[in-house]
Amino acid sequence: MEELLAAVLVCLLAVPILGFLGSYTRRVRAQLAVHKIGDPAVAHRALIDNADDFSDRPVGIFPVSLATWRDGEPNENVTTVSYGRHWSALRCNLTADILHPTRLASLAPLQQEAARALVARLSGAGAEVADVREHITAAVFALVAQLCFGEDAAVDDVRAMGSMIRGFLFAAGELSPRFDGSALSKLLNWRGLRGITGMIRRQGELYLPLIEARRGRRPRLPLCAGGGIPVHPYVDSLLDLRVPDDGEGNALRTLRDGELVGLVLEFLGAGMGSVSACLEWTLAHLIDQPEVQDKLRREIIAAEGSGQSLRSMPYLDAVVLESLRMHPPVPFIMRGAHGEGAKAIIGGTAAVVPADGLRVLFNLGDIGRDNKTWTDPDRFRPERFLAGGEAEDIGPSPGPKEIRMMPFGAGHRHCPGMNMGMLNIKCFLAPLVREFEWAPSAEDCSNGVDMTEVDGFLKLMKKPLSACVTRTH
Ligand code: HEM
Repeated sequence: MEELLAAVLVCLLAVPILGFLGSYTRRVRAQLAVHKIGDPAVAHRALIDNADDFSDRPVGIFPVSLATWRDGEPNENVTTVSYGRHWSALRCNLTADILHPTRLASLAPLQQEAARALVARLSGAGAEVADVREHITAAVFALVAQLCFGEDAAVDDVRAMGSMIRGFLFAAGELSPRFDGSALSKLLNWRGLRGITGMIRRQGELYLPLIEARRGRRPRLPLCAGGGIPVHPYVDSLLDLRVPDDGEGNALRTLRDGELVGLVLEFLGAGMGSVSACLEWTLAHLIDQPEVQDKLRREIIAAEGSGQSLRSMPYLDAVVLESLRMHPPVPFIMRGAHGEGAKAIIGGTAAVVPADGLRVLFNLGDIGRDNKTWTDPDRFRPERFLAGGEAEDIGPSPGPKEIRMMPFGAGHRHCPGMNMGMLNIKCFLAPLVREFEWAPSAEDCSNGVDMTEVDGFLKLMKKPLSACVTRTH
């Protein structure tokens, strides 16, 4: 009799407990669910028409931001920080000086020097270059490190930082798809998270002495003042920056060491990774289509002969845009969506929207190859961006009326480094094509260049590009 009563009691208790657990799991699942958008029209409704609702980032999913927590303090950077006053302070600091469009012309001597070093490096590498990516990333990183630290970074430090950031981007890219920020995924991925935390700590050990060197430097000279508007290394602006204190009121404070490290890491990683990825993809297509390569070389030689700058080479622009359309270096962007408008667009089912918004993932590769908006989307055809082509009015960022490609994102959180990124790509690509003939490596001669993509933090060539490189003169 007692056993029967106990069984009945257990059943009576189990029903509400199981019911509660079931609804709790459904609620957490709905909150953690990722809503995927690959349709350009839906992306436009979200990011342009409802920009305010889609301007947050769901912080929990960034293993990187989790790993940068120190002593209970989140060490935010521009990418991870929630939309608001703190974000605005960090972003304005970046765009007011080093990334400001009026400053870009002043950077030309540094860019030309970095491109010359890459040409010299490739000239000494022999006819068959086994890993083009390796050479490109080293050269791009040297430039970006200079923009960040000024002349204080020694060559060995730059090399060490470059290889560490490559390792970091790879590890973060590996972990990100498996990581949803839940307690379970933290547990399952503790080893990967620990690895990333260690990498950030080691990077801090490299960056902080360089940051300190800039702090102590008086006067802090600009990077390049000759002729154009003086530009200061990014670190100088961070040392002078005041951000809102997290408490009430309008109090401001300087950045903590952990924040400085996170912001420097973001600048170096964003500046190197995407530009290098785009250069590698572009060279792969130029090897695959020698007629496009020849046409581009003719334009570069003619423009330079007549003293025109990189800004007036329409075919160079078209080649870079076509590469970015097909292989956006950042394959996905994540946004946290709030508000009824956002729910209506993504069809969200969560009753309670998490503080950092419902998770929405925009697939930039799908958007650039949408066959409703592009003819022959899988063909590399830069001519589509020339006058009279189907995309003659399309640039790197979407206009207000429609989205056809968005390699730099869209809306309030679009990439602030777009102008510098485009310029850096072109200032390396033009001399690489002018100085060298690019042909398939012996191995690719029979099979063609392998264009298989792999999506991690960046969209990279699965098989790093190798090439046969000969001087044109
Ligand atoms: C080819 C070069 C580049 C590409 C393709 C690229 C792409 C992107 C994309 C897709 C986003 C997300 C935008 C969104 O959510 O709508 C982004 C954000 C960002 N990028 Fe870039 N980027 C490039 C170069 C750079 C450079 C040179 C810098 C700075 C040195 C930079 C700094 C940033 C920052 C700070 C963010 C976060 C913006 C925010 O959340 O407010 N990027 N980038």
